[in-house]
Amino acid sequence: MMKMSTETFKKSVLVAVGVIESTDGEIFICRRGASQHQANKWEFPGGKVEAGETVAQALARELQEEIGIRVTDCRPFMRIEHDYGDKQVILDIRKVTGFSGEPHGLEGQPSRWVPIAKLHDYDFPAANSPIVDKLQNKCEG
Ligand SMILES: Nc1nc2c([nH]c(=O)n2[C@H]2C[C@H](O)[C@@H](COP(=O)(O)OP(=O)(O)OP(=O)(O)O)O2)c(=O)[nH]1
Ligand SMILES: [Mg+2]
Repeated sequence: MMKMSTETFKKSVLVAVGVIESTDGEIFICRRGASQHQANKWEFPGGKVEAGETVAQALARELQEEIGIRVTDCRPFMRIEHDYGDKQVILDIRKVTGFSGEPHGLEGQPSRWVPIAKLHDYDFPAANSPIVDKLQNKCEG
């Protein structure tokens, strides 16, 4: 019989992630805090989906709380499952295609607009590689 450790049933955290693109093709990124999981890495803003929320609702709430924008339109971009060992995440990434307000770090986090071609200069969590790849391929194609 197969031996299963409790690790096998480690619970995943569902995370709503927003790729926000400006009209001139730049992407808005933030830096995670020193005491957060994946500390000091750059990220696309977002956060955990709470009980009773849809991913779209969670994304709208997180982007309001973290960077002060109101999402008016978003569409599915990709979904990534990643096991960090200490934490297993499911990133549900949405392309934010409409928003009002000007994004800025409301929680003291550094943030900036970055051209798609320069995204690889930033240290993102390991799970994010396929996001950057997809954005850059689309750019070239
Ligand atoms: N927001 C975001 N999270 C990411 C990205 N890539 C990645 O692996 N993650 C991981 C890091 C965390 O384990 C998890 C997101 O959780 P979080 O800590 O930001 O959640 P939250 O905003 O609800 O924050 P908190 O209340 O727990 O502080 O997803 C990304 O690009 N953006
Ligand atoms: Mg967050």
